Amino acid sequence: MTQLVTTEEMQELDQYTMATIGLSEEVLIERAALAALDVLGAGAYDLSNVLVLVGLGNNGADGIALARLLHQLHIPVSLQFVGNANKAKPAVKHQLQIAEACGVPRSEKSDFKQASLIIDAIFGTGLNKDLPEGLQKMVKAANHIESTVVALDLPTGVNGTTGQIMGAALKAKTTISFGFTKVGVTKNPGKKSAGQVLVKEIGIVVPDDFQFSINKQ
Ligand SMILES: NC(=O)C1=CN([C@@H]2O[C@H](COP(=O)(O)OP(=O)(O)OC[C@H]3O[C@@H](n4cnc5c(N)ncnc54)[C@H](O)[C@@H]3O)[C@@H](O)[C@H]2O)[C@H](O)CC1
Ligand SMILES: [K+]
Repeated sequence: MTQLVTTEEMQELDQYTMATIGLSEEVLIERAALAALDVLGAGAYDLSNVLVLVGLGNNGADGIALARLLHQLHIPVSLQFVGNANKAKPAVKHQLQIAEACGVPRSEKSDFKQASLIIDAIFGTGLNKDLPEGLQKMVKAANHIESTVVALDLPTGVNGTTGQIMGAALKAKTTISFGFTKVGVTKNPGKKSAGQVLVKEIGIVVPDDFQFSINKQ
């Protein structure tokens, strides 16, 4: 039986876990990155040249932490910011400092064709409007060359609650959902962009009196 959540519910559980239970944001980011590493390490992906695309929010923080873990395992990986890194959230800047201290290679404008695998850590549950024009173009170009994409938490461009495409959506082979599957990847058109959806436990705590709006499937 699978419990599905809306993005609002996921954010509520995220906040409860951090503010009430006391698990820090950093711990959740690290556990999300380790959970993603676990999936990538299972042998189904070509890790010969991994490109991690990161956004400015905590989805990006998960991606930067994952890039660091891959680098420390001597897997060829590079990190490309999508958006102005100076505007990134503190948690993202902190992960970037750690990644730079560990020597994780950065790329400015990567050739997606050269990547054996693209990690989508641009947007997750925080997506709240259509993707910026420039990003929509990049997403459509990446979809056109059929790169293998693994999405962290949600495929960028998919609304995690409605399943609607917010301008454009990166087509993933696999989506790794942290905590719970977001209902948006079970509804078309979002479902088509998600590929195989895996759920990974990262320590999210659900209050006893929490009322999920979606019954277990
Ligand atoms: N669920 C969990 O247990 C955990 C979730 N984590 C990861 O955090 C993201 C959610 O992070 P958040 O910072 O809230 O949002 P995003 O990273 O998805 O978005 C970044 C940021 O971008 C802004 N934004 C939204 N829409 C647009 C747009 N169309 N154009 C430009 N900018 C936009 C908005 O300000 C967002 O804040 C979740 O998915 C997980 O990957 C934790 O790291 C681990 C635990
Ligand atoms: K993502």
